[in-house]
Amino acid sequence: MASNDKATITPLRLKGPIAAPFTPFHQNGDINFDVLEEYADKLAADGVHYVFVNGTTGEGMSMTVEERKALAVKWIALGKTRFQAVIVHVGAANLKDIQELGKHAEQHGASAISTLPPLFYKPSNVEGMVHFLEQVAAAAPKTPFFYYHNPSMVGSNAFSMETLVKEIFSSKRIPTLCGVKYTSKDLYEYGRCYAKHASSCQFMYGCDEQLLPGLSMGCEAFIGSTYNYLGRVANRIMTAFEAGDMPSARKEQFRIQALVSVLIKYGGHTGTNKAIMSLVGPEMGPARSPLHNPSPEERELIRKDLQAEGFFEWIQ
Ligand SMILES: CC(=O)N[C@@H]([C@@H](O)[C@H](O)[C@H](O)CO)[C@@H](O)CC(=O)C(=O)O
Repeated sequence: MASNDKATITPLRLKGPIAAPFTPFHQNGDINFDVLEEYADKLAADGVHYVFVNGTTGEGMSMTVEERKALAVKWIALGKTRFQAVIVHVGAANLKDIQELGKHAEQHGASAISTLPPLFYKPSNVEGMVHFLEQVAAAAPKTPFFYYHNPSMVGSNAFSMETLVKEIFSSKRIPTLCGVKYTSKDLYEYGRCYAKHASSCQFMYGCDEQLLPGLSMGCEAFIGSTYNYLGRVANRIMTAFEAGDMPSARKEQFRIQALVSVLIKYGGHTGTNKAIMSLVGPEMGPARSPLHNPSPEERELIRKDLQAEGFFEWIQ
């Protein structure tokens, strides 16, 4: 956990799978808080020791500030006896909301905060981005901070990640900065960043279908949607990789890839992913508009495809 003194803040170093929890909704679109305890118990039982809440998978961008605060408080409370860290994603459409969420997360004892880059108005150069991140981090001055790189959802910046990472880690202008959540398949770029800055930055990897290549490039902690139900598979990949047992590591990685193929076949993204989670339990309900939700008939086809792959055996 973070120290209470800005001058001596302890960087958060994580190891293993970090689930990006779905946000369960009732059919009327309200958050279903009632299933969260069972959900948290399931993650902990699968050896998932960290959560990253209100992110892409959690539909943070589809929720109001008040809903996000309520969820953060609930996950932090659940985490006290189950998780080693609860990271709260605070990225939003405007800086005021981001700062309000960051301050709130710190007040309620989040282990770390994280933000996406600006979603609509983009900084024209790296200085604009660093200034933005400084202001976000300053709202939670006692809490470790992670930059959230996710170009497939947010689009590209006017400068490379290598340039941004060099600027933010070399300049030390953001005292609480301790890492990057790196959700991109570009492992060349990941390697370029890691090679120069791994001693001061934790690069958490966010492409579950490429976890094993990510581990080979140095990642120790990895955040993903599929670790909500494949936490045991992810742990087995890490264990086999560390033991040098590449055939076993590959076998487990291919399972995640088979799962992701089913996810893509039925539309990809969170509506389909929630349907998969609901097969394992607890029920996640629908994703919020505009995301697609599979019909009951599609849900049955998803179940059959997963069964044919052996999914229900791997998750044990
Ligand atoms: C773009 C995206 O949503 N990526 C997912 C992955 O877990 C992704 O679902 C998985 O690799 C399958 O493609 C995570 O990185 C997202 C995440 O951690 C989050 O919810 O913030």
